[in-house]
Amino acid sequence: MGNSIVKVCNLSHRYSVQWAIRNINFEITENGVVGLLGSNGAGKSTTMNIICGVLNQTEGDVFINGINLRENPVEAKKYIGFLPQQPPLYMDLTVEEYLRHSAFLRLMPAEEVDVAVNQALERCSIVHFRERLIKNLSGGYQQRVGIAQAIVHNPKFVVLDEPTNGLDPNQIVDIRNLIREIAVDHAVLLSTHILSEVQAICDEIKMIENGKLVFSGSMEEFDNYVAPESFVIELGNAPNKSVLLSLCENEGVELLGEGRFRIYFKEDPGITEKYIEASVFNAWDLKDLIVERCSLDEIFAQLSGKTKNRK
Ligand SMILES: Nc1ncnc2c1ncn2[C@@H]1O[C@H](COP(=O)(O)OP(=O)(O)OP(=O)(O)O)[C@@H](O)[C@H]1O
Repeated sequence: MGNSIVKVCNLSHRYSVQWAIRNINFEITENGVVGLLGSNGAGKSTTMNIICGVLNQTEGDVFINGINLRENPVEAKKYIGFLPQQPPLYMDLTVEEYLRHSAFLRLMPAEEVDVAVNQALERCSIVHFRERLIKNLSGGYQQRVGIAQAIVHNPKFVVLDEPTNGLDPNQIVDIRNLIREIAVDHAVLLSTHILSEVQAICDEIKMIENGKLVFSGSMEEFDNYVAPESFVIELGNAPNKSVLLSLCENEGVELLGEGRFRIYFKEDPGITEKYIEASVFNAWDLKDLIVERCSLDEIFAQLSGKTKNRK
């Protein structure tokens, strides 16, 4: 595991009487993409706004590169790049003017601005648009300019709030590729509602529900969060359903079509091997066996407490 760039300790916030987030703790390391998931009103924006220094928390601490954000916000914010849901673009500026202005707002030393702006233009593949007014760019390129302003000061930590919202499928692919490139040497925190996006670009997941952190782990751990409870087997020379049911402590066998069965089971790591062995031993002519995993939507629903059980 790499060094920690962001450390969130016992973070709680209430807007009036009700707590929006409560006792959130996590760390983000120096590169890769962390997806921040949660239903509407779960507390994602509250958490992101606090981490970016836009909102002051009621309780707890946030450290950016070891600096306490509340005690030393100007210094800590030098390490943060933020693309809010609505990119803060000045439509009547050219791309270059806008990026220079962004570098100035980030308190970059004047002698470093030229190089920084050129690097951001190159990284986001918008060099050829440097003199174009932002209002004359397509939505996908405006989004690239939004990302360029978030990285122009080369921050260690980049926060992107729904960066592919409203883009067409080709632009979405381009922006996802760009995010992956940025994540090679930056820590990226990405908020999105699109689970396929999480699967496509995130290395880690943090999920907030009702103001609490309900999941924190790798994409693979998220994928395996719910153990499989069924598999489908196809046999060319299938025995009677009751024979399949008697093989082990199954929950049930469902006939799906000729020679195709869905077998439900409770935790049993060796169950598929038992069926493969029995197929060979009894010459059942095994054609296919597929373990049925939960979809990301189902895992999301379980973690957000919308379903207690998939069956
Ligand atoms: N300015 C505010 N004043 C009062 N309550 C607020 C304010 N902003 C958010 N809340 C409440 O705090 C809770 C968390 O909201 P938040 O916007 O952080 O959720 P979210 O996960 O970002 O939701 P969404 O995905 O819909 O943007 C919700 O109950 C919301 O109604």
